[in-house]
Order: sequence, then structure tokens, then C-alpha cells
Amino acid sequence: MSADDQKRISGEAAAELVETGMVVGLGTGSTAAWFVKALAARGLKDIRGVPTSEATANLARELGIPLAALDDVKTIDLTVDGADEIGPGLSLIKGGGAALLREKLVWEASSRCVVIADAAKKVDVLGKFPLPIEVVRFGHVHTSWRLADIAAEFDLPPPRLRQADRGMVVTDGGNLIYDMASGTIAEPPALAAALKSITGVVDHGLFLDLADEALIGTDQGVVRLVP
Ligand SMILES: O=C[C@H](O)[C@H](O)[C@H](O)COP(=O)(O)O
Repeated sequence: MSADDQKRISGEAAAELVETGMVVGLGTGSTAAWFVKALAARGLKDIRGVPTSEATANLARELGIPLAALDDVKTIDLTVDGADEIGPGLSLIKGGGAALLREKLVWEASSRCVVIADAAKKVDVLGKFPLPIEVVRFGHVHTSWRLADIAAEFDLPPPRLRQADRGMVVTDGGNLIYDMASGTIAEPPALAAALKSITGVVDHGLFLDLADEALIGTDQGVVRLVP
């Protein structure tokens, strides 16, 4: 089965968790897009989706899923989203698509968070996927120097500004992304706390103690994992 098929079956399995009347957090990325498509295909009544990016909002609109802004809802019943890596205890790296900030805001407002992925995303130790760090634009080079100091404390290389064909990648919130290509993150909670201590850092892609379960698409079908 291709990685894309594994993403599709995990997204389809997650769509089955949604019930009429629910407020649903809609993740971002290629796996979350399969979820959004499968959810739309179910044609449930009275659901509202809270999108985690402009891209997901556009897809959901095209498919006829009614949307709500995060501030329009008190709580979100269920959020389904992809990940770049799934490590021990369902610790995650997210933000490969630069949506980590809105994703984390929506996840933290959710009663239940389900991560969906293809089998290759499961790892023994986080860090092979470069850790995305969202940084405010003002003074971002100075912030990157402070990030490099923190990286050195953790024996990690300095983060690099994410570039696209047309220059710097800018998030939906107008911020920039630095990627820390570490190889191995030995102490995710300590690194997360250190990164958040820098004023110019808005947030980072370590999602720790947030996922309630994972639905992983494998060649043998969808495997459910809990922390
Ligand atoms: O910023 C993007 C998100 O965190 C995505 O959920 C993550 O990058 C996984 O994306 P994909 O499902 O395309 O691998």
C-alpha cells in the first residue's frame, strides 16, 4: 500500500469517529485532507469544523462543511490532524506545513485529539524530521541567534530559516519558520520549555501530552495507538 493510501485509510477511520452535532477541529496537511474529504462524504448534519489553516478552511468550504472560528466555540469535541513524526507516548513533531500555531491552539481547545498518519511517521525517538519553530518577524535574526544558543545547550545544530521558491515561508499568522534539524531530540519536554522561554518564539512543533490516540494506516489496516 502506498503512503498516500495509508494516509487515506487513517483519515477515513478518523471520520467514522465524528457524530452529528459535533464541533470538529480540522487539521492541516495531506493526511488531514483525507480526513476532511471523508468527513464531507459522510454528510453528517449539524457539524461545524474549526479549521487549523487557510488551506484547510478552503478545502472544507469547497466540500460544503460548515465552519466556525475558534473563538465562536467554547470547546471542540474532537480534533483530527496529521503529524510529521509520532514518537514515544504519542509525542509529536508537527508544523511541516507551517500550520503548527493554529493547530496547537485548536488542539488545546479540544476534548479529544486524534492524530492520523501513514506508518512511516512512527519513530522510536523524535528528531529526524527537522523541528519547526514559529518566530515573529520583527528581530527574527536576533531570535535565531538565541535559538542557536539553546540548540547548542542541547547538542543540536542551529535552526535554519525556512525558504520557499519565492523567499521566506510566512505562516497564516504572518510569522516565520525556523527548522531545527536535530537527528535526535533526547529531552523533548526540556527543549520545548527552553524554546518557549525565548520572547521571539511564538511556538514550536513539539506536541507533548496532547494526542489522546493515533490511527496509523499500515499495510495490515488501521492500527490504533494510545499514549
Ligand atoms: O503544519 C502542518 C501540519 O503539522 C501537518 O499536520 C504535518 O506537517 C503533517 O502533514 P502531512 O499529513 O502532509 O504529512
